[in-house]
Formats: sequence, C-alpha cells, structure tokens
Amino acid sequence: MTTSMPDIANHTTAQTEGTLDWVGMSNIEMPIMVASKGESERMVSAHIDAFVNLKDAKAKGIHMSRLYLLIDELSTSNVLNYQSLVSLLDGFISSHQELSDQAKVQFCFDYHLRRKSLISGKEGWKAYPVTLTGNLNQGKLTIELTIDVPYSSTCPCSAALARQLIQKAFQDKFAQQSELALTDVHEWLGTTEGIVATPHSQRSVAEVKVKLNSSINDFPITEIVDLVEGSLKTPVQAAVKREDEQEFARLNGQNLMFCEDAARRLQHSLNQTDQFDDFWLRINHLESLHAHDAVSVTTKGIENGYQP
Ligand SMILES: Nc1nc2c(ncn2[C@@H]2O[C@H](COP(=O)(O)OP(=O)(O)OP(=O)(O)O)[C@@H](O)[C@H]2O)c(=O)[nH]1
Repeated sequence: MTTSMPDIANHTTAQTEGTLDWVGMSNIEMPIMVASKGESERMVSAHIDAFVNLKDAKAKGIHMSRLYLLIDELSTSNVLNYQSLVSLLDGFISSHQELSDQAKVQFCFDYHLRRKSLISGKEGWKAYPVTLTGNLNQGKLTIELTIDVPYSSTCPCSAALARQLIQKAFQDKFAQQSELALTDVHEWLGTTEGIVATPHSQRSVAEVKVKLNSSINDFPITEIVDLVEGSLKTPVQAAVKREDEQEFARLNGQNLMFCEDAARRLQHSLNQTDQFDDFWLRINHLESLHAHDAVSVTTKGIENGYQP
C-alpha cells in the first residue's frame, strides 16, 4: 500500500492572500553547454536564477521542482542558445497554468576565450563574466546578453601633466648648454630623471548589455568581446613577453582615455552594427588616483528602450 504524501502547494490555500511579482530559486549551480557564435559548444559552470510570478492570490505557492527539472533537462540533454532559452521560459509558464503568466531566468558564468598576445604570437585564456537573461511577460519576450570586458585606461590629464614635468626636466638639464649632442639627449631620455613622471592608469571594466532577437541563435559572445577590445585598444593581456608589454605601453600611450572617451568609443562601435535591438553600457575606471571609481553610462537611446 502506498501512502499518499501531503501536497501543500496544491491542496492548501494561502494564509494571507496576495499576488507576488516573482517566486523561484536563486543561485542554482549546474553545468550548462553554451552555444556561442564561432566557438565550439562549451560547458560552463553556471549560477542560475529561475522565477515565475504568482498571479493567484489564494494559491499557496508555485511548484519549484517543475522549474528546477526544466533547467536540469536543459543541462543534461540540450544546449543553451536563443531558442532553448525561449523554450525554457515557455516551459516555466506552461508548467504553472493558472498560477503564472510571467517568467524569467538568468544564467551567470565565466566564458573562457583564447586571446592572442600583442606581438609575440603567444596565446592565453581570458575569462569573461557573462550573464544571459530571459524574460517572458504575458507573451512579450526579452533576451539579453551582458559581458564584462576588462581593459586598461591611462588618464589623459595625468599624461599631459607628466609631459609638462618631462619638458621642465629637459629645460633644467639642457637649457644652459649652447650645443645639444643627440647622444646626450638620447641617453638622458632613457633614465628616470629624463622621464621624470609617468601618468597613472588603471584596470577598467566595460559592462556591455545587448538586447538580442531571434535572428541570432548562438550567442555573440566572442563578437562583443572583439568589438569592445577592438574599440578600446588596450585589453587586459593573458600571456605577456617583454615585446608584448612594450606594445601594451605604446597602446596605452596612444589611447589615453577618460571614462567618457571609452563610453563614446563603444557607443560609436555599437551604433555601427545593427544586429542588436538595443544596448546599454557602463564604463568603470577603477581609479588608481582615487579610492573611488570613475563611471559613465549610456544606451542606444531608442524610444521605450534601456534607461541609463
Ligand atoms: N513553493 C515553495 N516550495 C518550496 C519552498 N521551499 C521549499 N519548497 C519545496 O519545493 C518542493 C517541490 O515543490 P513542488 O514542485 O510543488 O513539488 P511536487 O508537489 O512534488 O511536484 P508537482 O507534483 O509537480 O507539483 C516542495 O517539497 C516544497 O516544500 C518555498 O518557499 N515555496
């Protein structure tokens, strides 16, 4: 004889009635196969949030296990791409008929890419934090991809102030000499007295969020990383030999930027491509001059689009 188990979610009603915006599970850890455009399908270790709304004020609760098992099925038998993300959201709602008409899911993971050194031809891994978010609200679908791309920024103001000090040191050193010997100047420039000041630079992070549509099935992770790094020109490096470090110093010197400059460069590049319905970006310069960060935020600026 089998004993039937109490089913609180189905057979009892709420002690206090009320509809709820989101109910679900946060921080579920699962391996997920991710389809990223131009890359082989890759297993990532994902942290997942899964939610539905509770529109029935009297219902005791949602069915957590149904959401969990739908994600588990994706983890064990499928690949995460645009279509499977949409099917997952559909499944959340169809498994909660009468209870829910909104669903959202978020996958957070590090996506590793091989990145080339600047000069030496070496390669190394870089981990990019990625968030994929799906939201289905009474039939209205939103799929978003957010990537954090680290880079280096050198302060243009600091660079100008350092140049002024270098000019002054040059004057102090050579002003009294009637004739300048090229070798003397050349040698002096190679000393710390010659380059008496250096501008400050900082590790910086561009957070880029794009709204995807069904014209994209595999997520454009590499494409966005390439776009950001290609625009800013000073990506954080993986494998570095001295020739790479020297090139990095040159690139920093030739791409001086405030957080405003970085945001405008990315805004320009993202406006050049029409594959994203909308974008939002936040530039964070983790200052070395200050103990606080310099930040700029912008969006595509479309009607009813992302708000800054
Ligand atoms: N709704 C809800 N469930 C919770 C919560 N915390 C833990 N659970 C548990 O999640 C488990 C799974 O719930 P259900 O999905 O309703 O499980 P089930 O009744 O076996 O599954 P179905 O037959 O598909 O409804 C239950 O044992 C709940 O106790 C909570 O805060 N809210």
